[in-house]
Amino acid sequence: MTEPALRAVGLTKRYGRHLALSDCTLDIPAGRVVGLVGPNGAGKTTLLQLAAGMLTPTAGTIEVLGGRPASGTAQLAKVGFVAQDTPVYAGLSIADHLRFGASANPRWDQPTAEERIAQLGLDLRQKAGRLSGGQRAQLALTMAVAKRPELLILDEPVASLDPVARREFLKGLMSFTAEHGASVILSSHLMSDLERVCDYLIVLVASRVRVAGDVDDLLDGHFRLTGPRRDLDDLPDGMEIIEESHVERQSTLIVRADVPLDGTSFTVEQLTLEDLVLSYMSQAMSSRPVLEPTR
Ligand SMILES: Nc1ncnc2c1ncn2[C@@H]1O[C@H](COP(=O)(O)OP(=O)(O)OP(=O)(O)O)[C@@H](O)[C@H]1O
Repeated sequence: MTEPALRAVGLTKRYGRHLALSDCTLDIPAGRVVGLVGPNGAGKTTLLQLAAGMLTPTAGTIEVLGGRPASGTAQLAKVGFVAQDTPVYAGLSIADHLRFGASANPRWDQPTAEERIAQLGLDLRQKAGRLSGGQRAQLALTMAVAKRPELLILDEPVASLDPVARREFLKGLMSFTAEHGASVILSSHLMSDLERVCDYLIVLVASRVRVAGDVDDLLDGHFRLTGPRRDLDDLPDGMEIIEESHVERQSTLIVRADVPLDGTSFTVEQLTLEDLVLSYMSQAMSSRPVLEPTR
């Protein structure tokens, strides 16, 4: 049986009294492209760094491809990670980076690495410290992909890329997963990109997982209801109201429902993925930083 790409149970990370990630339970199947979304400060980087083994949990457990993150050479070789600030070695050339990658990674794919660098129009002799922010991100991504990981973890990988580079990168990501059956977890604020490439979604709000699942299942289970305010009490039980707004006589609800919604006086519409995410994220507007109670 294939191990899940990531399994977390009660995963919690606290900085002092500040909860960066709270009681996170996830079971992400392998072979998926997973989008991680949420407002600034929601805990996305924290979750990704826990998965990459760069942070240790305060409580709970996390397994990646069946192993403890960064728990040994074999585990490290299976996971590629690109941090938000895409660190590179400023004094080393691009060729030095690729040589380093080859020596550190048993499954290193030099032809792919060189081909990518050439496609980007970069010179192998160029020092990484002289690259633009977007070019540095491309080098870091090239290193991560050439490692041929089973799981690629990318923290806002496309944020500094221009639109064409972004499209090309996302295309490359999809063919990488298709060819190698690899899993990808990527965080982004760009919903249109996530809509294009992700088949699994996690929404983190105020340090908690608000919703996670297969994109198609999420779209099949969320609706916008519009109808007379006076009929709100007639709506079926078994719905979770994610967001609601009311004008004098009319109500609009975003709901999660696994019960039939026909037979009500409300108009029922499907949501786009962006609407769905925004309705969960709008709950964060009223939330404050999560502090543990003082004892
Ligand atoms: N080293 C740290 N020390 C103290 N607090 C931290 C530290 N790192 C993160 N935090 C806090 O933990 C919370 C989650 O941060 P995190 O970077 O995981 O959020 P994020 O969802 O990635 O945000 P963004 O979208 O802005 O990148 C934030 O409130 C942040 O201020």
